[in-house]
Amino acid sequence: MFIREQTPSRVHMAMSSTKITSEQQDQMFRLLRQVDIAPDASQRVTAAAIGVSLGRLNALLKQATDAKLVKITDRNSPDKRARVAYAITTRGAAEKNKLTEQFLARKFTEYDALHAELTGTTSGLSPFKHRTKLMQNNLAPIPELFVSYESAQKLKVDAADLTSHDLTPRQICDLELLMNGGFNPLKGFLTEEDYNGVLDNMRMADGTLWPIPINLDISEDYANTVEVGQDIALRDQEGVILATMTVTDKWAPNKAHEAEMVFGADDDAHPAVNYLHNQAGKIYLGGPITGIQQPVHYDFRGKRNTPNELRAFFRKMGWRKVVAFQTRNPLHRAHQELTFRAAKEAQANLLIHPVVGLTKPGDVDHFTRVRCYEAVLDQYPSSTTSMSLLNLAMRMAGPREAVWHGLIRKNHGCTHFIVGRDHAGPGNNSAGEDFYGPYDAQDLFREHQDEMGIEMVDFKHMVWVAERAQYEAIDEIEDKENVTILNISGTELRRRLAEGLEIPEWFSFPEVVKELRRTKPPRSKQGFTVFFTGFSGSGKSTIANALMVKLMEMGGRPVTLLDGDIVRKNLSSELGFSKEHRDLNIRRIGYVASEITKNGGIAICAPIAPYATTRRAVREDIESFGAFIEVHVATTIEECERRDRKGLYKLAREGKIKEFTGISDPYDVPKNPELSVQTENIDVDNCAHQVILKLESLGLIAAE
Ligand SMILES: Nc1ncnc2c1ncn2[C@@H]1O[C@H](COP(=O)(O)OS(=O)(=O)O)[C@@H](OP(=O)(O)O)[C@H]1O
Ligand SMILES: Nc1ncnc2c1ncn2[C@@H]1O[C@H](COP(=O)(O)OP(=O)(O)O)[C@@H](O)[C@H]1O
Repeated sequence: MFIREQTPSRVHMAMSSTKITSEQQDQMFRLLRQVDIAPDASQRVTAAAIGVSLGRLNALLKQATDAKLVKITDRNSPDKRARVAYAITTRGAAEKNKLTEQFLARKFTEYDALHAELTGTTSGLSPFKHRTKLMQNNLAPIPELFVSYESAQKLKVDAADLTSHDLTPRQICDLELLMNGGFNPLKGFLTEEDYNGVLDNMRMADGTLWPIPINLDISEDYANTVEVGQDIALRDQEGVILATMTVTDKWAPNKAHEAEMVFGADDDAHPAVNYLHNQAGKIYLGGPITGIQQPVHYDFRGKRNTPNELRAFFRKMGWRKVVAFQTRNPLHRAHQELTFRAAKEAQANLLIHPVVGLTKPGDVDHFTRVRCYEAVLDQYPSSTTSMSLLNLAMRMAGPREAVWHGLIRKNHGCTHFIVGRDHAGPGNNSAGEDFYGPYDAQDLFREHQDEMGIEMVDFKHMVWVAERAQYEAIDEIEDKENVTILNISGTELRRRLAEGLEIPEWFSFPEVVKELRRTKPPRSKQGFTVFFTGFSGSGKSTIANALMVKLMEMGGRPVTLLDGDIVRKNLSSELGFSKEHRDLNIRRIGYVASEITKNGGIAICAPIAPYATTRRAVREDIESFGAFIEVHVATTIEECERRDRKGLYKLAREGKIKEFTGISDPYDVPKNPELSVQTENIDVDNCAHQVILKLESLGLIAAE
C-alpha cells in the first residue's frame, strides 16, 4: 500500500530507522533540486553544488534511489566513471515540492536566530507563517510545481509508458492553476482526507483554509485500470503530456453530500451541481502532481500571466498594493465606477482580472469579452491599471467561491479583492429563488479575510441616479424617494441585445455595445435549434417536415432536418437503444445542431431523446451559440400505440423489440419545454404553425 499521509514523507521512509535530522533533510532537498536542474552533471559537480563530500553524496543517492525519488540512467560518455547519470522521478519532484516549504521555514528560522544574535534584536520581518504560507508578501515569488526544462524532457519520455488520463476542459484549467501556483498551497488533486475536510469545514487535513474541492474525477472504467501507488500521465485533449501524478487516493465520493456542502443544495438547477452529477466521473483520484509543461493557449497569449509573472510585473512597477476585480461579464459603466472607487478606497493599483477558463453556461464567450475589455481599458489610466486573463474554471459557488477567488488573487500577488453584490451567483434554484443571499459572499469573505491575507473591498449594488447622472451604491442614496434610480439586469441586457433594442449610454460604453452586437446580431438573424422530443409515432418527423417547409418558404437562413430515423441510418448507424447508445446518439445530434446554430443556420432535430439530463446537456451546448427551442410532442403512449405506423409497438408488446421507449424503456417527460403540442384531433399544419408562432414570439423570426 502506498502511504497517503503528508508525514512521514518518502525521505523519512528512506531514512527509516533513525530519526532524521533537519540537516539530512536539507541535504536531500538540495540533492533533489540539483538533480532536477542539472540531471546530467557528474557526481563531482553535484557534490560540490550541494556542498557535501562524494561519499556523502553516494549515501544520499542510495537513499533517494531506494525511495524511488531519483533514478539511475545511462549516459554516453567515453569516461567510464561518468557513464551513470541521475534523473528526478515524478515522486522525487513531488517530494521536492513538499520539502520546499519546510526548507524555507528552516532557513527563515536560522535567519531570525542569526539576526538576533548579531544585532541583539529579532529581524523585524513579519513572522514566517505570514511570509511563506500566507504569502503576506505579495511580491515574493510563489512556489510552482514544475520541474526544470531538462527534467521535463526526461519525464516526458518516461511518461509515454504510463497509463494516461485525458483531461477534461475543466481539469485542464484546474491543473494549470495547480502547476503555476494559482492554487497554492495545493500540491496536487485533493486526497480523500483533504476533500472531506474541505467539504465539512473548508479546511484541508492540516487546517489550511481551502473552500472548493479540486478533484481529478474519472470514469469507473478508467478507475479499474489505476491502482493506488501508481504514477499516471495527464494529457490535454490533443494528447500532450502536461503533468504526471502519483495516485495516493482513489474513492467514490458522495456527490449529493458534496453538492449540499459546497453549493448549499443538491439541486441540478445549479450549473456546478448539474456538472457534478451529470458530467463529472464517478470516481475521484487524489495525489501530488509534477508539472511538465503549461497548457498551450493560442489566444491572447500576451495577456495571460502566471502568478509569478504578475508578481514580477508588480515588483517592476513598484505596485505595493493591488486591488483585483474578478469578472465573467463584459465591463459596463457600473463596473468602471466600482473599480475606480475600489482603487481609491484601498489606495491601490487596479488589476482587471477576468476569467477566461470556464464560466456559466450561456455567458458571453471570452473572445468577445476580451475585445470589450480592451475597448474599455482606454478609460483607465494605464499607469495605475492593468488587465490580465485568468484561466479559471468557475463553479458559481457564491460565498465559497468568493473566498476561493480571494485566495487565488492573493497567490497572483494582489492585496485587495472586490466583492460586489451576488458574487459568483449561479442564478435561480429549481423553486425559482436565489441560491444565496446577495451579500452572503461578502459575509463569508469577511469572516476569513485575516487568515487569507487579502483584504476585501466590498460594494453594495451600484445603480444609476438619473438626476445626478452618476452611479451610486444603493445603500448610500438618502433621497431614494425623490430621485430616479435606473438599472439594467443581466437578463434584461441579454433581451435587449437579442431583440436589437436600444442600450442607453448611461448603462454601457458605445464600443462595448458595438462589440456585443457584432458577435450577437439580433435573434432574427442568428441561428437556432428546434428540438422535438416525444414517443415513437408521436408525430415528431411529420411536424418537423412541415416546419422545415414553412421555414424554407420564408427564406433567409439555411434549414437542416436531423430526423431520428435518418440520423440513425447515417450518423449513428452502429448504435442500439441502450441508455449509453441513446445518449451518444443525442450528443451527436446536439453537436451537429450546435455547429449549424453557430454558423447562423436553423437545425430541426426530431429524435425521441428520452433522457432529461441529455437534453439539458445538448441545450447547454447549443445555447452558447443561439436559441434552443424544446418542443414536446405530447401524444400519449396509448395514441402512439393505436397509430403504430411502423408496427413496432406490436413487436415491442410481444417482446420482440427490447428496450422500447414507453413500453419497456423510460421516457422523462420534459418539465419546462418552450412548447408542448398535442396531436390528437389536431392537424399537422396547425401543430407546425404553433411552432412558428412560438419562434415569432421569441424574436427568432421577424419581418425584414
Ligand atoms: N427500442 C426502441 N426504442 C425506441 N425506438 C426504437 C427502438 N427500436 C427501434 N426504434 C426506432 O428508432 C427510432 C428512434 O430512434 P431515436 O434516435 O429517435 O431514439 S433515441 O432518441 O436515441 O432514443 C424510432 O423512430 P421514431 O418512430 O421516428 O421515433 C423507432 O422507429
Ligand atoms: N397532429 C399530428 N401531428 C403529427 N403527426 C400526426 C398528427 N396526427 C396524426 N399524426 C400521425 O402520427 C404518425 C406518427 O408520426 P411520425 O412523424 O412518424 O412520428 P415520430 O417521428 O414521432 O415517430 C403519422 O402517421 C402521422 O401522420
